[in-house]
Amino acid sequence: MGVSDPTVKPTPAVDETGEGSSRVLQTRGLTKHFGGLTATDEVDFALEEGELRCLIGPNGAGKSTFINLLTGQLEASAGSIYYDGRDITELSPHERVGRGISMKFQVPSIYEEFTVAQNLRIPLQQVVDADEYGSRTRKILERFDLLAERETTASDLSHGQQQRLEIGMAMAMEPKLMLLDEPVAGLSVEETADIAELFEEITADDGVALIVIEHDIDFVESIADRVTVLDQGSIFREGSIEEIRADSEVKRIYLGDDH
Ligand SMILES: Nc1ncnc2c1ncn2[C@@H]1O[C@H](COP(=O)(O)OP(=O)(O)OP(=O)(O)O)[C@@H](O)[C@H]1O
Repeated sequence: MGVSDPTVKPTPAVDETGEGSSRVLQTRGLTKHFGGLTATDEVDFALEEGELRCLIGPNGAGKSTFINLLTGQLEASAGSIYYDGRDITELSPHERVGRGISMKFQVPSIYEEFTVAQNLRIPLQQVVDADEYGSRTRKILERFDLLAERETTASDLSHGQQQRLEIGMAMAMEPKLMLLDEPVAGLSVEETADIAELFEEITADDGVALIVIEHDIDFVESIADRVTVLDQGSIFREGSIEEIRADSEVKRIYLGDDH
């Protein structure tokens, strides 16, 4: 019974994200095959409440595949995903969103022709009654520094404001875990610093755990509690940014001479 057989599920592990645990997410033996290619290879990954973890690794390391397994966009070939006290491996993407896993994609998912307030209404409709839209919208606008842009059409916002709106939309769902794919790509230095500050607030004040796929190692250094390095679908290293930066093997596979 080879471990590479995609039809074989490993022995179910004990859920370590249940009541009394500070762990929000735990994967066990999480595996994804695309035909003969193993994009995610028996990954055991754990995340604490309110933790900010950066996921780095060379192109094709399996970062996006891993995130898509967590959101349910991809179905696991083997292994389990435990989140907030239950096994969510078989849940649909929609059910996972309902349980507080939200995703911010690299490609903006705001509606450019809608106003800021109209955009916020889209996620709010899914979680609160209509009579609460006004107060909840205002709270999010204040929090994400978009109050003056309430009636602005999203296409007229700066890139940084659009990023904040998107994160605000994700936060409207009251997530416990937010997944972000290169959130500062294309942003200015000031906008990047704003986002880093927002992440700090979201994790520290709201206790939301973040997994951020990031190529910019300096940005990683400015935000991450811990870093996971993926390579060829497996966890290659895990540690503080200082440990990861000092690791010659990580340098060899990923960071290269220009970092
Ligand atoms: N839908 C798919 N069908 C077949 N192969 C896929 C699919 N999605 C990803 N792969 C392959 O799986 C491997 C991991 O890809 P993935 O996109 O997860 O890597 P990544 O670390 O996110 O890379 P990048 O940094 O370039 O975005 C790659 O070899 C890729 O070609």
